Amino acid sequence: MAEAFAAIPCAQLPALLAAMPKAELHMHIEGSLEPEMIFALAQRNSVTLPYPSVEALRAAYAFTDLQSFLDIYYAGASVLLTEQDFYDMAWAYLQRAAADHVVRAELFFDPQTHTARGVPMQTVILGLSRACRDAQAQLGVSAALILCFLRHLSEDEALQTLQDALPWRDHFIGVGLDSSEVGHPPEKFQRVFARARDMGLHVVAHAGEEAPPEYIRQALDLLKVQRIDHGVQAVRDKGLMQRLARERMPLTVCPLSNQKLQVFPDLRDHPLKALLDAGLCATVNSDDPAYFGGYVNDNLRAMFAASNMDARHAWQLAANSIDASFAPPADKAAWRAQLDECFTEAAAPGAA
Ligand SMILES: Nc1ncnc2[nH]cnc12
Ligand SMILES: [Zn+2]
Repeated sequence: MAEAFAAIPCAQLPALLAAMPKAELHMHIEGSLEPEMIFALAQRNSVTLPYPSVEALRAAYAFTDLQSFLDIYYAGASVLLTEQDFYDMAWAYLQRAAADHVVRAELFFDPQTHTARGVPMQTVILGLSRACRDAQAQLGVSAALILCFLRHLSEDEALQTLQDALPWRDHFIGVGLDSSEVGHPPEKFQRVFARARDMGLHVVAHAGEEAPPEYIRQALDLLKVQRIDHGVQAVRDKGLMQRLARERMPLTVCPLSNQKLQVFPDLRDHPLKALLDAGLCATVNSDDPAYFGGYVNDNLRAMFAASNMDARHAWQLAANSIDASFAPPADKAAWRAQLDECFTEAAAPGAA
């Protein structure tokens, strides 16, 4: 691929970023609820919102940190009541993903946000799962679910949530850890992650979004995760950077999220290029696209506009995302071949 990279002019990069096949590995499906859909579902379900209009809600999306976002995000999710609501939300996202040439989407969902309001686990999982099935059949997008534990709640509650989800074990492929990070270190969840691993579930965790590199080390050593979600605070620890590169541990980085939550308020200061150049398996993702100003291609476009990354970085990001996914190996091989074809064609149009 080396000659192909050199032959691709910078002007062609935006089109290539949009068209290249990619996996999205870090997106919270509740974070894909656009304000218009929040209002439509509120009306359908007779839920009263603390905002008078779509515009007023959107105007409240001025976040100072992770917690200021989470408060609004959990309020937005309160309109989800029926299986059809969960289906509609996921289907809307999956259509957007298909338009962005996402070939594989691994969707986080937060069951505790819903069961605490009296929505049955079955309603949540079956609605989301049906949308994933339809995405494969109708959009050609491979989609899977990852059940996240809310880290501001106790480990006992996480254990109970895993237990409650077991009748639908075949509908999700793994577990994750999200919500308020600082003060809720990975070590708090060692038993529930051990149980999930014993069940053959994949394991991932948010670590090093706002909290120090020690949280990333704990996620690796105590939770034995297969991917780190965010992980950007690793740039503060040279030894950890070397370890993440050596172990090819995937980091699911979310640039617009980091910008909106003031982790890196200016994308020109974002460490994505540094992570890639240091040999880390970084990927680009949207986190909560309805809240942070864009879907996965918007994240790629913004990041490349703010840095001097080139075609090699673009290819590497897409290749990393496919390699780091939990899709079957045969699917991953097919997508990697499509990716190389895409770049070869960009370098020498019509030559293939
Ligand atoms: N960026 C984020 N960090 C932690 N928890 C989340 N839940 C939704 N988005 C999140
Ligand atoms: Zn996240």
